[in-house]
Amino acid sequence: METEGDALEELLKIETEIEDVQDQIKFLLERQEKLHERQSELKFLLEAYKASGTGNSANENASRSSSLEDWSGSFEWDSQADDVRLNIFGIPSYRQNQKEIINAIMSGRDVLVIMAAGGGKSLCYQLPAILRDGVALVISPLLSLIQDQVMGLTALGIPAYMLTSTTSKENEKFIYKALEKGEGELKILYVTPEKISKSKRFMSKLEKCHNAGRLSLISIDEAHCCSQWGHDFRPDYKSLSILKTQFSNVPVVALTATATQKVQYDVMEMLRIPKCVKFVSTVNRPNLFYTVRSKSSIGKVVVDEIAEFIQESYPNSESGIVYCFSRKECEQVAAELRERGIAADYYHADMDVNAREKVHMRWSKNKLQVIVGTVAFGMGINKPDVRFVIHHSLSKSMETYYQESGRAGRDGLPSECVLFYRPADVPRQSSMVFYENSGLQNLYDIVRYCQSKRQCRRNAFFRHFAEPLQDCNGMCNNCAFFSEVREVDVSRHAKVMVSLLQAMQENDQRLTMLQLVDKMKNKKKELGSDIKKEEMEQLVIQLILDHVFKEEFQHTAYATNAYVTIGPLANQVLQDKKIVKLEISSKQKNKDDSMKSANHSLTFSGLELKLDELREELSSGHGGIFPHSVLSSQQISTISSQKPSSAQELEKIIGKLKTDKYGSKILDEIKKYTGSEPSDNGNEEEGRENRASKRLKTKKGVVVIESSDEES
Ligand SMILES: Nc1ncnc2c1ncn2[C@@H]1O[C@H](COP(=O)(O)OP(=O)(O)OP(=O)(O)O)[C@@H](O)[C@H]1O
Ligand SMILES: [Mg+2]
Repeated sequence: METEGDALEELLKIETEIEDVQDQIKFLLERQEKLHERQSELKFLLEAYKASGTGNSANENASRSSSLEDWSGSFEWDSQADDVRLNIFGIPSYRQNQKEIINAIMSGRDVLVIMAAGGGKSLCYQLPAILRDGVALVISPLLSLIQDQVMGLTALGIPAYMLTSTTSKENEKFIYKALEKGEGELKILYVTPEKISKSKRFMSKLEKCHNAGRLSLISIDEAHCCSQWGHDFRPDYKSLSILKTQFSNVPVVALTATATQKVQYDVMEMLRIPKCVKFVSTVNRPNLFYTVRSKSSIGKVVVDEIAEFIQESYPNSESGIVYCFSRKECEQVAAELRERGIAADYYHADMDVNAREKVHMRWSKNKLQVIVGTVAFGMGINKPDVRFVIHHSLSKSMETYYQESGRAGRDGLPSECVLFYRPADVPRQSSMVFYENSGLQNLYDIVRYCQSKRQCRRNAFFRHFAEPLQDCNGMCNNCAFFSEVREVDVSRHAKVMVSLLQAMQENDQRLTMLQLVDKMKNKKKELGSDIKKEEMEQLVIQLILDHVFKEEFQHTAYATNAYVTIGPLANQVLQDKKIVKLEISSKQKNKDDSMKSANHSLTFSGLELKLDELREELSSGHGGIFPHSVLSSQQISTISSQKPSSAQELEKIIGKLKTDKYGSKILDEIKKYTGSEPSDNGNEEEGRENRASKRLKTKKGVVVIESSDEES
């Protein structure tokens, strides 16, 4: 006969089992959703393969136009476009897709451009803006971005203006007159989306401009801001749908660096450009070297390593960014870097706008080497020669990391992205993102990236953005170095850990990750072989990624705590149905530093240094424009390797406009340098890229940096 006690016991058991089943269902549903997402991405990818008819050439597919029209052929404006490109912009050749995009816009088509950060999207609309009659309207989300662009264009002698809260009455009058009556010279007008959504006056002037046939094109920069699914939704972008409705015959160009399929469709729908020609370039940034370094638990050691890295690799004050998790950490790290002799300052959302702008400006003008920022230091960073982006702790998703690290090397020259990872940073992030839609899933994706000591880091991006894999060319620490990684079976440790956590939970006790690792210390005897504390932390995270554990969160008055609890697949470990493996480096990580053994970026030397100084001097002499607006790093590199001796030769590199403006000083500098140069030092004077590739011969002997995307 069953007693009441028996029944109660069985009921409890069943209830626990139901909970367990529910957990498993939840996990399986989440998994199903992810698989569906990946399934549709892969289907899309296969269609793209089919459409291009080439089978499996990754490069061709990674750079595709949705239309069968040929935009790379000859057009009537070719020679005029080439002239403006070289002689005004000082750009010797087009990069991938630029020519085609320009041709599509010039043909009057609506265009959607997906091109990686620094790919050269601005030229795609600025050049047609100059070639077409009338005024081009550019919508851009941030004042600072607009200011940078207008300043750069003005330095090139292009009549560009902005209509924002900072515009003087005088300029406003000029702009309105130009729109309404076609008086005065105005080719490119920048506004923020609020102007379209909120200013009736502006819209009526624009209409007059259009009615007189003087609105040449509409460009919408950072177009992902249209979509709620994008990473930076701006409600004012919604109102931009009015533009195509009102000015249906004016070509609309939407540009962004990243957009998933979903976001692309959203943008096309919002902007009412369903028949646009779509140009999708690869997300690959072949000039970026990706590294994940294990992070010490001692704060000072981490800053020491960052400082050492910066001082050893970038002795000429080359620009960089250090991203930190919190505002407080930002201030602290900036102060500690300063103590170590690095010109660093912080940037976060708690500062007032002026203070932030001041820091940003000092950095843009190379008066400050490093900005230590939170995520608030984001869109709007236009500096092309950022040589390194260091993450003091991990980002919240692969997408965010791609964006943030992608601020390095926008000029196409070799640059480095270093992420300092330690498992204990995971709960800090997870307690911030767990309430966001897919927040934990997104975080765990980047945690997988960090935990992996074998997989190509670049491939992780291709997978994430559903793009065919491309060769890494040894440009990540996992591909470049033979690190001695052992895959160790830690199933026994996992089992002990699961039992321990289960026992605690049965006693209604909760454990954080660090508490759990601490408790494992007492189990040393039981385990026999020992694994280190850091590896134990790594194991907890691995078990969370494998759904053996899961994270749960509890709010207190001061913070949100993340606890580790039993997950849906815990029983599999207990029943020996799941093998748990851990990748363990056999070398001491701190000493193994890949970065000390080879430099993956480059620094100026010889004549380059002289030209770098000259551009600083010229920039302050020309109304305080940015040094990179005088000469880009790439131009400095080419000039140093070719050493032009006449204005004609220099013109071929930097175009007529810059030669007229700065040519004589540049040529003087070259003369001075070559005069003082010992005759056998030709080797030192190879172009930066040559030296870079040489330096980039890493332990596996793999070399890098393709410039194949440059069409000559
Ligand atoms: N064909 C080219 N050859 C050499 N340099 C180029 C070329 N096209 C553009 N650039 C340079 O590349 C840098 C980045 O260009 P741009 O600002 O247009 O990038 P972007 O695609 O808009 O990037 P982001 O998404 O970060 O805004 C600029 O310094 C620009 O002058
Ligand atoms: Mg841009």
